[in-house]
Amino acid sequence: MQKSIAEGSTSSNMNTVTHKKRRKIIQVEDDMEPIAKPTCPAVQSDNSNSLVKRNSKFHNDNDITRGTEKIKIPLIDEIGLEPPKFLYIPQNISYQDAYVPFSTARISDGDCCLKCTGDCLSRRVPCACSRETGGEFAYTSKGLLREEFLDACIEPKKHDLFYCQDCPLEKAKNDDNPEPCKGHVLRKFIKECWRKCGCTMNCGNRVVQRGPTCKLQVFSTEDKGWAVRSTQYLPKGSFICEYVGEILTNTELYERNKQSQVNERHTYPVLLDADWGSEQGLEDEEALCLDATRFGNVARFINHRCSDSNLIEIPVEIETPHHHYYHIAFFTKRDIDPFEELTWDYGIDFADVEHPIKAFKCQCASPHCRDVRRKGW
Ligand SMILES: C[S@@+](CC[C@H](N)C(=O)[O-])C[C@H]1O[C@@H](n2cnc3c(N)ncnc32)[C@H](O)[C@@H]1O
Repeated sequence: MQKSIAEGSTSSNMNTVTHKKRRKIIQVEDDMEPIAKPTCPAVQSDNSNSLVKRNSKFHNDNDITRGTEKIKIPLIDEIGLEPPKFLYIPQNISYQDAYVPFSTARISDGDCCLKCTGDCLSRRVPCACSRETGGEFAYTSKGLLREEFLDACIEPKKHDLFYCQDCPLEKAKNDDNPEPCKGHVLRKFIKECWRKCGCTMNCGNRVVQRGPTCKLQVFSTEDKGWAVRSTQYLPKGSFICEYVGEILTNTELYERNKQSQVNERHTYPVLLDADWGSEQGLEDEEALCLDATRFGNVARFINHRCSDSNLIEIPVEIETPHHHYYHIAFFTKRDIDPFEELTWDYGIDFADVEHPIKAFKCQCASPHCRDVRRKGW
């Protein structure tokens, strides 16, 4: 099953009302400020700034976020890569036609915890916001993802696949004669408390919406362009960041891809397909995806690794119980040492030669690499 569209193929659904209705960079010099103190669990002290070359002849930046996040994220170039061209945004934004309605009326009393106060995780009996995750919150009091929940997300069962009618993905490949849906993984959702909930912003069931807190860096690599690492030890289940970009309809994405230059470097759009199974006859104008090429956050620099990546992307319900729109959040699948590159499996089918966008030649170096071209087979 594919998660994304560009540079590989993808797959993907929503159970909303009815979908018809919803329907600079500062040179790093001697005055570089230290990175903000993180609030990430199990933070260790480190010498992250010592990695930044002072007076480097290359393009360095001490905060790609332009102050839009609680942390600074430096960009460190030690080989002379072309600086990335994009605008950092900390939250998703609709490009044009994507209809993403949030309203109090759409959140029923059973989908929020109006009467809670303080921290929902400290309640003796979990509140309504734990229902999506089986009556137990997805997070521990240390802010990590519960191991049992995480392991179930890492190893989806075979029967956790669904096949949609009129798959928007297949229609995109061949509108006149689309092939049957290749299947989409039925994803487990995290559900966070939100505006209609009575708890505080520090509630333990509000992790993704508070944004990244770990010490992250964007750094240059020889064979994959820019990449992301953390300068601190990260225990299994740590939240890294959300995948942020423009919210596009599939139609808008295909138009955008058609118009883009053949050799234009772009990021990897992610389909919001987790609920396509419950949406009858979803049209391309309704199916949504996130594209971080022009506007995006640090996640746009996370490279692909086949199968044994150290991050997993998990759908997160925040503003609306209708899973036509949701957030994508990255969590660590295992303990991660400082300076290890952070990677996720884009779900590319490297053998899909019919896909409108040619997949890159994979340099993930995983023993489970799926790109047979790389091995010269
Ligand atoms: C989401 S971006 C990741 C950040 C990118 N490296 C950059 O410099 O902006 C995806 C692009 O990174 C490169 N990339 C990611 N993973 C790769 C891999 N395993 N092997 C080779 N190139 C990779 C490809 O060019 C791909 O189109």
